[in-house]
Amino acid sequence: MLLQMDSITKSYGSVTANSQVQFSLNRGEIHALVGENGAGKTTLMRILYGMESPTSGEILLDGKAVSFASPADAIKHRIGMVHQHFMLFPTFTIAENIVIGREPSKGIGFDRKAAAAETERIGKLYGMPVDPWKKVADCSLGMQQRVEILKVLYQGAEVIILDEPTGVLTPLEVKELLVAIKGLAAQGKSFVLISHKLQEIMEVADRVTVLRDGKVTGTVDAKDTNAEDLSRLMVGRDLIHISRNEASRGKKVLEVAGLSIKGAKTKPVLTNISLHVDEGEIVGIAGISGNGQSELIQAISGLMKTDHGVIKLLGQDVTGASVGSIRERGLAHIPEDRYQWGVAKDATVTENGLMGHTDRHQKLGILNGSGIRGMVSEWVSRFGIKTGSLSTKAQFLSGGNLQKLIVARELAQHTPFLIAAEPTRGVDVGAMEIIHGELLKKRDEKGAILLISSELTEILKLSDRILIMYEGQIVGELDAESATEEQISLLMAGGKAVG
Ligand SMILES: Nc1ncnc2c1ncn2[C@@H]1O[C@H](COP(=O)(O)OP(=O)(O)OP(=O)(O)O)[C@@H](O)[C@H]1O
Repeated sequence: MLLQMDSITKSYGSVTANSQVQFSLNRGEIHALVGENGAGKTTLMRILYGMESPTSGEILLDGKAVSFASPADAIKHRIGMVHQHFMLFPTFTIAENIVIGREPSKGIGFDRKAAAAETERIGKLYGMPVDPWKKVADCSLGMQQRVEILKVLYQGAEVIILDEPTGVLTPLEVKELLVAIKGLAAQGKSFVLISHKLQEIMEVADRVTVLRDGKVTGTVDAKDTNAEDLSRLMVGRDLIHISRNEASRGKKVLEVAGLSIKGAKTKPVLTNISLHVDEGEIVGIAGISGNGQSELIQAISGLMKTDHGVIKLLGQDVTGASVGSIRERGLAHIPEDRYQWGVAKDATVTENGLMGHTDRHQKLGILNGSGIRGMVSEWVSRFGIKTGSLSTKAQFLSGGNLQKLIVARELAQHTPFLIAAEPTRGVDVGAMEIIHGELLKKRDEKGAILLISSELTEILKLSDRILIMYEGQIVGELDAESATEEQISLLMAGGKAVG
C-alpha cells in the first residue's frame, strides 16, 4: 500500500468535517471519493495536501508516518492536487505555467526554450500533448485542465488528487481526460478522484470510498458496485425521480433581437442573437463553454454592454439598463461563477440569503431579523444545505452547499424570469434532483427560465426548447422532445443541423 490515512478526524468548532476516516491508496490505483455535499471529501484531501492539519489521526506514506505543514511539503512527498478552480496565470504560456517555481535557467535568466522543450517532452510522455507556446487565456477549459495535471506531474507527483475534474469539461474533453488518467495509472501514478459523476467513476475507478457526514460508510471495489448502489450509500435513501408536466406556455417574458457584441478581439463575441423565453417555458442553451454563453447572460442581466440589438423584459426595453433596474423589473440570476458573482464570502449564510430580499424584510429601514432567519432556515431544510449555523461565513460552506444557497435565494425571488447558469455545478445527486424539481416547479407556475448548462443530460431533462451556441451565434434550435445528445453535440462542435 502506497498511502494510508488512518483514523483522520477534523473538527472546526462544533462541525466535524471528518470523523475517524480510514482511506488508502495503492500504487497505480484510481480511488474515487464520493459523498453528498458537505460530507467531508475536500477536507480530507486538503489534509492530504497539507492545506489543513488533522485534529487527530495520521498519514502513512510507504508505511512511514508523515505530516505536511503546507502544500509545498506535500509536493516534496510527491503528492499533488488539482483544484476545482484552476489556478493558472492566463497571460502566461502553457510552458511558463507548468514550470513556474522550478524554472529551467540559462545563466541568470529564465530559459524559455528549455521550458518549452521540457513541457513538450512531459506532454508526450504522459499522453497529454500540449502546445507549450500557447497562452493559457487562449486555451479551452479541457486544455487548462491538462496543463494543471502536467504541472503537478512536472513537480514530480506520484499521487494526484483531482477535485471534481470534469465539472466544466465538454463530453469529449471528459472522455479524453478519463483516457489520460487511465494511461497515467497504468504507468504507476495513483489518483484520488473526487466526483459527483457516478457514471464516470464507474468507468475509471478501481475502488470507491463513500463518505457521509464525515464518516466512511463503505469502501468497495468498483467492479462490485453500480451507480444506484453508490448513490444509496451516499444519500442513505433511494433517489426521487422527478417527472415533467406538459408545458403550458403564455406570453413572451424575454425577447432578444439582433444582439451583437463586437469585443476586443478580431472575432465578434456575439453575432445577431435573437431568442425568446415565454411564460411556463425552460429554454436551454447548449454549447461548449467559451462560445458566447457567458457574454449572452451578462448582456441580458446588464453586466455587459452591447453594440447592437434590443433586449426586452416583459415587453419593456431594458437594453443598456443597470443590473439593479433589470432585477427590479423581474430578473433573478443563478450565476455561472458562484465565487465571482454569487456570494460575499466573508458574509454569513443569512446575510448572503438576504441579498435581493431586503425590501420584503424591512419596515422604516429596520430589518426584521426573525423573518429573515425564518426564510433562510426554510431554504436550509428544503434544499438540505449543510451549514454549522445560519451565522457561519459563506466561505466555510462546502462548494455544493454554497451553490444550493444561491439557487434557493434566487428562486425565492419569485421573479417572472430566471437565468439559471450551471445551476447544479458541484452539487450531489440528491441535491441535483431537488434543484431540478424546483426549476420545473417554477416553470409549471408560469415562470420563464433561460438555462445554460454544460451538462447535456441536464439540458435534455429540463428544457422545452434547446438552442445551440457556437462561436457567438445560435446555430440551431431543437425541440427537446425529439432532440438527441448526438444531434446537440454535432451542432455544439460547429457541425450543421441535419433534417
Ligand atoms: N474552514 C472551515 N470552517 C468551518 N467549517 C468548515 C470549514 N471547511 C469545511 N467546513 C465544513 O466541513 C464540512 C465538510 O466540507 P467539505 O468541503 O469537506 O465537503 P465536501 O464533501 O467536499 O462537499 P462538496 O461536495 O460540496 O464539495 C462542511 O459542513 C463544511 O461546511
